[in-house]
Amino acid sequence: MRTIKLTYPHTLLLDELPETAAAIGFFDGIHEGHQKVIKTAVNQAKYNNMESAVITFHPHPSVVLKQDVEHVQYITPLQEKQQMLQRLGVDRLYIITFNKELSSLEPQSFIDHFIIQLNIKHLVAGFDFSYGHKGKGNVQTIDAHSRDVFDVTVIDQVQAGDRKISSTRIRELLQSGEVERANELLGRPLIVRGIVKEGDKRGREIGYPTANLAISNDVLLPRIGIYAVKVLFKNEVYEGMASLGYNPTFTADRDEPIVEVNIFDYNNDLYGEELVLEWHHYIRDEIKFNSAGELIRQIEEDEKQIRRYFAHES
Ligand SMILES: Cc1cc2nc3c(=O)[nH]c(=O)nc-3n(C[C@H](O)[C@H](O)[C@H](O)COP(=O)(O)O)c2cc1C
Ligand SMILES: Nc1ncnc2c1ncn2[C@@H]1O[C@H](COP(=O)(O)OP(=O)(O)O)[C@@H](O)[C@H]1O
Repeated sequence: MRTIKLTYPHTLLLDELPETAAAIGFFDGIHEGHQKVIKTAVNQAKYNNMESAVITFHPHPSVVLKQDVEHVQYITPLQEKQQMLQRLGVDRLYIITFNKELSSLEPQSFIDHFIIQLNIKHLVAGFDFSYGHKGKGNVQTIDAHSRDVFDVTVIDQVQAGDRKISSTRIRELLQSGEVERANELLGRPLIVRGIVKEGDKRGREIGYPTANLAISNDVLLPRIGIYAVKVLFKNEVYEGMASLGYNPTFTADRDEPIVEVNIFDYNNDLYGEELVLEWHHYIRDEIKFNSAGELIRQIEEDEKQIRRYFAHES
């Protein structure tokens, strides 16, 4: 997959670009609904002998449109999005810089510059896609703006049981610790990646070494608490338990939560390595214990519970 970043006005030349079937949207999470939009574009491309593309935006529009938002936490930060799109068989990823100039483009200018000029012959969008200044363009107006140069397919909202799948719903579920439900809507486990850094060196002392992860600040994490996780490391999958929180038993004034993981049946140095955590099951909130002994007893219980969870799950 080729990734091409575009900032308005771009200088790509129409006659140097292949005919393309493209899915367009912000696609945070690449959940089951997004996947349907993207797969439809990939299939259209195959069927019509074209290239397939995803056209997306970065950063999230709220960073530009809302004064108070400095950075957004993404369910799928750009790197994750790229890997998932690659796996879905997308040939090209166009990332349009979302800035003030872009947000003031009239809908017709947006379509001329970013759809027609990119040689898109078939455009696939979700039912709620909007474009152009103040989101004035939407799936009802695309046909009129297409200048009959490209076809449009609109994908209806995908349901999971009686619930509509949306990034907002997934965020709410993660916020309330319902990771399994969130994972169902995503169609895969939520992941976070990070490099193992040094912590307070207390883990080994209490019998539970924990790899502490340095995580980029644009990653959406689930609610604070203790989780059953799987750890992907060097093509192996391990089970383990993760603590996402402030370690209140030992530290009073941490301002950012940390993610740390004890990997079951593993004993080796991990500093500097990249781990990917899959969040599987929330087991409890973090607790401020009165002593290290009480914390250790609780972690022993957590371990039993999490090992049972994985034994029954598989
Ligand atoms: C399964 C698990 C549960 C934990 N639960 C708590 C908790 O409830 N309260 C707390 O203060 N710390 C909790 N911790 C975090 C420990 O305090 C932390 O791992 C320990 O202090 C080691 O920190 P270090 O890696 O920086 O040396 C938990 C850690 C694990 C692995
Ligand atoms: N089973 C394991 N799970 C997590 N880390 C482990 C494990 N076995 C060994 N380690 C190593 O021990 C380190 C954690 O030990 P710990 O005493 O908690 O130190 P720190 O406070 O620096 O995290 C990890 O970063 C990793 O290098």
